[in-house]
Amino acid sequence: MTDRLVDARVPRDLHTFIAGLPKAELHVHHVGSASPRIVAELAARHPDSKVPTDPEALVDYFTFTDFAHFIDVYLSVVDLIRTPEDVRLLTYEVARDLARQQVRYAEVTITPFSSTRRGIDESAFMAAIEDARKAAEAEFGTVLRWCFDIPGEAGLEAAEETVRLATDDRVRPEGLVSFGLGGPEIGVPRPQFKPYFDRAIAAGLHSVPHAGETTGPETVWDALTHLRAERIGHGTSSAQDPKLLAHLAEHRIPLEVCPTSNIATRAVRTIDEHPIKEFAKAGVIVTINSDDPPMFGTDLNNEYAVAARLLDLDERGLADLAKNAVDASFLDEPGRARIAAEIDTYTAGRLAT
Ligand SMILES: O=C(O)c1cccc(C(=O)CC[C@H]2O[C@@H](n3cnc4c(=O)[nH]cnc43)[C@H](O)[C@@H]2O)c1
Ligand SMILES: [Zn+2]
Repeated sequence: MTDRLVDARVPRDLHTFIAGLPKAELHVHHVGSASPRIVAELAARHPDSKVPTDPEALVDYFTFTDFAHFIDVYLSVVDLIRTPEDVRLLTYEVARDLARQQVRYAEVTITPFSSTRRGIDESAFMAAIEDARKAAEAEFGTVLRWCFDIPGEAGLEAAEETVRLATDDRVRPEGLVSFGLGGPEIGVPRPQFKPYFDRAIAAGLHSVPHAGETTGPETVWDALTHLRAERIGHGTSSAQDPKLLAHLAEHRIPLEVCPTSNIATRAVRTIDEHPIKEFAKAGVIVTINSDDPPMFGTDLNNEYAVAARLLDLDERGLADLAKNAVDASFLDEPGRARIAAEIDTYTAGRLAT
């Protein structure tokens, strides 16, 4: 835990509890998880890039005026990933950062279209992520699974390429469990992606689109109705629609809440105005996630600390929050039971001291 990430309004012993709590991360982007050290290393490998090589300068570079600016910067980091070795390095280091935070299981959102369109061979790309996934499980004990997302703004060509890579048995990676939709929402209606989600779902993948991050609750309804969403990425604007909150609660559709991300992209004005409390009050299943942690100056532990403050949680409340993510994950039942038991044992041990 770096001091920069310690919220002084949360008691230090709660930070310590969170740091050791076994966790699952359900909403974290592959490229968006590149640590300043990895971004600097990739920028040094590819010196024609405009991305700073100095980790200190990255703090300014990762300060966003709005969501569109965030996506511009995000794509400049995507441009640094040019070879299968870059992909392998990034993936392995992302797993190491997750393992350090006691993340036992993570579903990492990958945008394969962005890499294949930049010339990385698709088989080499899949081999690189799979090699890193297996190494991470063996060396760190962190289980990784993949969500392939369509970068919606890149259009139906991107949707077609993404669903092909996700469903063709000759290329789809073993670790793939879900299918998503990311990027800007404004001007990118969700219903147009229905045929691609239908194909992904028919191939056994779970539907987890972003919705209601930068547009209103109607986008969340579209994701539920047309894309058959099983979880919603962000879903922030759901708070504006009581019927939607009731629907999410009744149908047990979890929200992948990423509080600091919403502030960094200016989707929500201040952290105290974040609607997480309204979600919890309405009985919606809340999971806590980090989205693009180094770009937003956060990590998963800090997101749990933010949630503890906003939801007024003690150790048991935090353990329940961690179990929400385990239950909402696409890990098999024995795997979910194992992590849930680990959370219980850890919590009982900490409360007994
Ligand atoms: O790769 C391209 O060439 C390309 C062309 C046009 C548009 C795009 C994108 O819009 C890529 C978006 C990219 O952003 C990722 N991401 C990361 N964090 C978030 C988030 O909080 N909300 C939405 N999207 C996010 C997403 O996974 C895409 O990879 C790309
Ligand atoms: Zn996201």
